[in-house]
Amino acid sequence: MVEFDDTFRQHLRELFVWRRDVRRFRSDPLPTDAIDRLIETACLSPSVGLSQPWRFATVDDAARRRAVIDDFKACNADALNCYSGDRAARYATLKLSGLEQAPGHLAVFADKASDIGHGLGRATMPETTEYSVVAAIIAMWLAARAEGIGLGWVSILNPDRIHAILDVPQSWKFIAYLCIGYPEAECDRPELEQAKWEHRRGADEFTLKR
Ligand SMILES: Cc1cc2c(cc1C)N(C[C@H](O)[C@H](O)[C@H](O)COP(=O)(O)O)c1[nH]c(=O)[nH]c(=O)c1N2
Repeated sequence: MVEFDDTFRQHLRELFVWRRDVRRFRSDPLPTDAIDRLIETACLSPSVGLSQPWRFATVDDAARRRAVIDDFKACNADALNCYSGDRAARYATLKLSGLEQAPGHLAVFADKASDIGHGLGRATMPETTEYSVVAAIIAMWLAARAEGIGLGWVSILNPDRIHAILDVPQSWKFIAYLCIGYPEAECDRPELEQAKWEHRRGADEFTLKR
């Protein structure tokens, strides 16, 4: 039996505190097997009915990367238009993706048509397929940080466009586009907090006692 001691628990807590959404990457490349190892770790995640609905597409093709970046720019310009006044001015200063610098690009999908798991747990809550994929992404995020690799989640994208750019199977639903690389800096506070966009709140704000 594997036991985890206080030192491990302390380190695990530090891992949670120091995991960041990274948008600023150094240009040095990742080890060739880094993304494969992260995917392997992600596959250890819980999934509804053990369906393992996560699907990954590594994106190395320059033209596809360029198309994703163009889509981000268009979506981000639309997003800016949804704000006005001070909020718009602040939004315009935010860096919301590291797509241009990140050495690794990884798109993550949920396969809505897979028979793996035989439908267990999904009849009343089909969205548990997507929840399972998010669980895998979080595992990957933490595993990356544990080896000094930063990961940034980009959702300011048009899912249909991403689907077309990457030419993946129809049954794959787009969940996340991940930028992966070594971070320029480490911090124990979210970048959006440093930019005074929002601040992290404590658990008591989100908990009802019943
Ligand atoms: C589902 C989802 C989608 C996104 C994000 C996260 C998640 C969970 N985040 C990252 C988000 O801004 C970040 O997690 C919070 O600001 C908290 O910061 P830390 O992750 O603790 O550094 C994110 N960040 C960003 O710059 N551009 C984006 O498009 C997104 N999209």
